[in-house]
This record gives sequence, C-alpha cells and structure tokens, in this order.
Amino acid sequence: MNFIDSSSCLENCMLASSSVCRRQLFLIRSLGGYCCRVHMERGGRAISSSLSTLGADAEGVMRKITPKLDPSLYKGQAGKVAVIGGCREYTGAPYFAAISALKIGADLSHVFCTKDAAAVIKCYSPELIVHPILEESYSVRDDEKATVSAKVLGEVKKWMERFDCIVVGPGLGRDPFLLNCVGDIIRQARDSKIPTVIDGDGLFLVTNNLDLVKGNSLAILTPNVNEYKRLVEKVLQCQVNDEDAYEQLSSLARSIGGVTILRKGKTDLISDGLTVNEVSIFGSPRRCGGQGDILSGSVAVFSSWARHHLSTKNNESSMQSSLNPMVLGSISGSALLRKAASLAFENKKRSTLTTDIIECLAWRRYALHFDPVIACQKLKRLQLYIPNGFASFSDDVNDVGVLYVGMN
Ligand SMILES: NC(=O)C1=CN([C@@H]2O[C@H](COP(=O)(O)OP(=O)(O)OC[C@H]3O[C@@H](n4cnc5c(N)ncnc54)[C@H](O)[C@@H]3O)[C@@H](O)[C@H]2O)[C@@H](O)CC1
Ligand SMILES: Nc1ncnc2c1ncn2[C@@H]1O[C@H](COP(=O)(O)OP(=O)(O)OP(=O)(O)O)[C@@H](O)[C@H]1O
Ligand SMILES: [Mg+2]
Repeated sequence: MNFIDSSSCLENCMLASSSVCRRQLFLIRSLGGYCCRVHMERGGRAISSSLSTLGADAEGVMRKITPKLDPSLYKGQAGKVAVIGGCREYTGAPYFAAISALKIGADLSHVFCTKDAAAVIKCYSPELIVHPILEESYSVRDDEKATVSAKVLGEVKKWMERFDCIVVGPGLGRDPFLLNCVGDIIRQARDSKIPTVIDGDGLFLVTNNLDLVKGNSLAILTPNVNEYKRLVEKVLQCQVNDEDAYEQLSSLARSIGGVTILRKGKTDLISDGLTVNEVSIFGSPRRCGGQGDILSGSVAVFSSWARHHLSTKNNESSMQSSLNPMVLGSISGSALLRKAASLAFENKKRSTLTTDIIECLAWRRYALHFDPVIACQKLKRLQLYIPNGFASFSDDVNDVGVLYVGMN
C-alpha cells in the first residue's frame, strides 16, 4: 500500500528526524494497521498523508497494547493511577477520570483533592482511594503557606513512585495557592519519570507556566477547544488555524519540546511533534460535560500499558524503542472513549450523560450479555455507522475487543 511516496521519502530521509518519523509511522501501522489518518511532516511542511481513515485501526492499537488477563499477575500490575483534582466546585470531574481508569482495567485509582471534595468523592465510590490533602487559599493564612505547601508535596511524594501515571487537572479549580502546590507536584512527577496527563485546570496552570512540561516527553496535554486556543495563543502567538490543523498541532508540540498533545474535537488529533494521528471513530453528538475527564483517565491507563508493552522482552528491538507510548496511549484512550460514547448514545439518545458513557467503557463485553438475536441487531446497527464495514464477535476474554468492528 502506498502509505508514503517512497521515492521522495528516500531522498528526504537524510534527516535523522525524518527517519524517526518514518519508523514511528511504520510501527504504529504494524501495531494496529492504519492508525486512522497518520500524517508526517518535515520542516513544518506536510510531505505525505495516508490513504484511509479507519476507526477500527485505532482499536487495533488499543487491542495490541492491552495486557492479557493473566492469573499470575498480582494487584497493581495492571496499573496504578492517580488523579490530582477535585475542589469545592468540582467533584464530578476527578471522579469521572479516576473511576474510568478502574473500569478500563487499572487495579488501583487514587484521587488527591481538597478536604471539601474528599468526602463527596468517597461517597460516589468506595473503589477510589481518596487523599484529602490539597488546600485552597481561603483555608491557609499567609504565614502558613510555605509549611502547608511543603506538607502537601511531602504527602504526594510518599506515593508518587508507586504510580504508573498521574492525571493532573480534572476539577482542580484555579485557586492560586492550590495551583502553586500542584506545580510542585508536576515537577516531582517529572523528576520521578512518571507519565503525566494534563487536563482541565491543569492546562490553565501549564499554559501560564510552560516550563512545568517543556521538554518532558512523558507529558500528555489533552486540551478542549478553549484550552487549545489558550495554548496556541500563548505558545505560537497566533490564532488557531483549522486549515492547517495538522501542521499547527505538530508545531505546537515541538515548541513545547516534544510533549504529546491530544487536541479534542469532532475528530481527535494527536501529535508529539513528529507525527500527527487522527482518531475519527464515530463518537456521540451529545456534548455533555465530563467526557474529557473520562478521556484523561483512559489515556493514563493506556499510556502505562503502552509503555509496558514496548518495554517487555518480546518487544525489545531498536525499532520498537522509537515508538512513542504516549502517542499510542492517546490514540487508544480516544478510540475507547469515542466508541463508548457512541454505544451510550445508541441507548440513551439525547439523555446520554457521562455516567452512561462510563458504563459503556466495557463495551467489548457489553454485547455478550444480550440474547444472540438482540446482539445481532446491535451489530447490524453498528454496521450502519461504518459504510462497507463489518462487525463480529470474539469470545477471547483476554482481548480488548469481543465486539470487533472493521472494514471489508
Ligand atoms: N462534573 C464536573 O465536576 C465537571 C467539571 N469540569 C471541570 O470544570 C473545570 C473547567 O473546565 P471547562 O472545560 O469548563 O473549561 P473551559 O476553559 O472550557 O471553560 C471554562 C469557562 O469558564 C471560565 N473560567 C473558569 N474558571 C474561571 C476562573 N477561575 N476565572 C475566570 N474564568 C474562569 C473560562 O474562561 C471559560 O470561559 C475543569 O476543572 C474541568 O475539569 C468539567 O470537566 C466538566 C465536568
Ligand atoms: N464535535 C464532536 N463530535 C464528536 N466527538 C467530540 C466532539 N467534540 C468532542 N468530542 C469528543 O469528546 C471527548 C471530550 O471532548 P470535549 O471537547 O468535550 O472535552 P472537555 O471539554 O475537556 O470535556 P469535560 O467536560 O470533561 O471537561 C473527546 O475525546 C472528543 O473525541
Ligand atoms: Mg475538560
């Protein structure tokens, strides 16, 4: 398949960065087939884009990096994540992110939030481990700030090394003292080499303090439309340009030193500055709040799994080492969220809420609970979303997809 124009590429492969791009693209393809639309560029100029936009291929990546359900594993080995977020105003967002991580398959999910938020979040779910340690300005006197700040960091530090990934920002709020403490937590995660997903108010913090993430290849930023606009204006000092969306996104990622950026929208665009991947799986027309929070928890889990997948013995090779696990995790997280949203919408239509989508994160087993006749009807309906597509069952419990969807 003519993925990249080989003659012009051979000429262009003199540049080391270009060959890294090519290897990444090739490897992403071999992980999951065509990973939606994959785009490669050199010197800021697009040199090629692939032929197809197959949602099912992002699912291929997701399947590949998902660990087997292995009876010899013990608690924690499938992932331990933490969400730093939750304040007086927002308790839903950190809950959505943390519970999604568990529902996707992580073993342990922690939340570090303010005292006011902690009791509420604990009541939503007994599964979450909730640490009421963050403080907002109103509860701290000026002369106490340095001590309180050191105490907050000390509490998080005790746990940090145990996490496979942290998510910073869902429902964090914008209190200056609290954000200052969270800045220290982001620095600590970076020193400990813990992958860090930055979302919501975490992006507000980072946009105004770019040094917190600059050059950190283990950082993933997941901006929505407003957050992306602020980031582009601050970093590139221009307006968002949808005509050159791929180029602008990869230029943004490069300008922040190779962080991975997942730009959320009608389709999700993912770039680490080397490649741009587009996930365009049919999602949901409902835009209820909280879907981005599910995504951040989902990306955290899949990035940890991708990192593990690429570091295991079977996968050790110089080729594999040039794949970016943060990109693979972002592709997978986006694919799963969008798939779950489409299934939730199929059932609940306009009344679809974020909690309904969370229930559909187990979509791969979802259809098995139905009588085969009903399951077949569901498959047929699913096929309608994908012209020339197919959908089929697998009963492999170790696989991410019991329900497969792809192209003929
Ligand atoms: N159920 C929940 O608890 C939810 C909480 N959410 C949280 O809500 C927060 C905001 O996210 P959005 O996606 O709405 O952010 P956006 O930046 O898309 O929109 C927020 C709007 O409110 C303004 N704004 C917010 N806080 C402000 C402040 N302190 N001073 C001045 N203007 C302010 C912004 O400028 C913007 O216009 C995040 O922490 C997010 O995680 C959302 O995730 C939705 C669900
Ligand atoms: N117009 C759209 N059509 C289809 N899917 C979309 C659209 N906009 C966003 N999404 C999907 O919804 C998910 C959440 O994106 P959204 O822009 O709602 O994030 P958010 O504003 O941060 O959400 P939250 O309310 O959790 O903060 C993304 O993964 C994206 O794929
Ligand atoms: Mg958000």
